[in-house]
Amino acid sequence: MPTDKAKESAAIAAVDEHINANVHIIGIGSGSTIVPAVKKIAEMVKKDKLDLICVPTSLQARELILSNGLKLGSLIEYQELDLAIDGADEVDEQFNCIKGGGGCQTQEKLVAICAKKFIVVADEKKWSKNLGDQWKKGIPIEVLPIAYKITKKEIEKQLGGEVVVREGTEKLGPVLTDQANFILDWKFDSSKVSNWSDINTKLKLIPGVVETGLFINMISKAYFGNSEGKVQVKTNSSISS
Ligand SMILES: O=C(CO)[C@H](O)[C@H](O)COP(=O)(O)O
Repeated sequence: MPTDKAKESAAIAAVDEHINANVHIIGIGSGSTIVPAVKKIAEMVKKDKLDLICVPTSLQARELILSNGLKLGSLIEYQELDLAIDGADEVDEQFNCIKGGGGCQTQEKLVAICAKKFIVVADEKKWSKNLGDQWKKGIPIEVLPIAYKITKKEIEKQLGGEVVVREGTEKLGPVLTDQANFILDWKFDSSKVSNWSDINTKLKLIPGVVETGLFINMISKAYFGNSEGKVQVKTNSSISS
């Protein structure tokens, strides 16, 4: 599949550049693009005998670390990571990012905030001028189950648009996150947003919100692959590497 090739090329380029003997504790993201990244990390660890501990952002990431024979750590043991590598649903020209398409944004943000460098890998369709140009499924927001109706109403009242409770496909009812919370997807006219940080702050102040899928200017470097295997690297000059 062309998209698989695009994701794989981005993942391998990022791992090649960032994994070396000076890196000891890393965060491992969630999704499909992280899969070839972890495979490549495991090859390098074996070949170069690297001493590396991997901190997961989800149960999927945990299983990926273990099935590739890598050493597992956690945020309870490690709060300072050399880097974190993760996928994204969309990244804009200001290096703001939407995550949580797979429902893991809370742990992903915790890992990202602990990392000296937050590296994103994706196919080229995820790069856009303004968030929402490409990703039409809404901003993922993790909420406490007890609050989901109140939080949904409050987001719509304060910020407009429509909030949808994310439902399972193989199970009836809301999707549960790794923290056993619910996810709301907030759809609204994002074309008028000029300050995503402000939107994120407003969302976070609404009772019941655990975490949002808006990652504001956290990315140090982003790798976007295309179907021919070419990779574009975008460096965020506002974050020193
Ligand atoms: O944020 C995420 C999960 O919550 C993923 O990193 C994001 O959805 C990208 O996934 P993929 O690599 O499959 O495109």
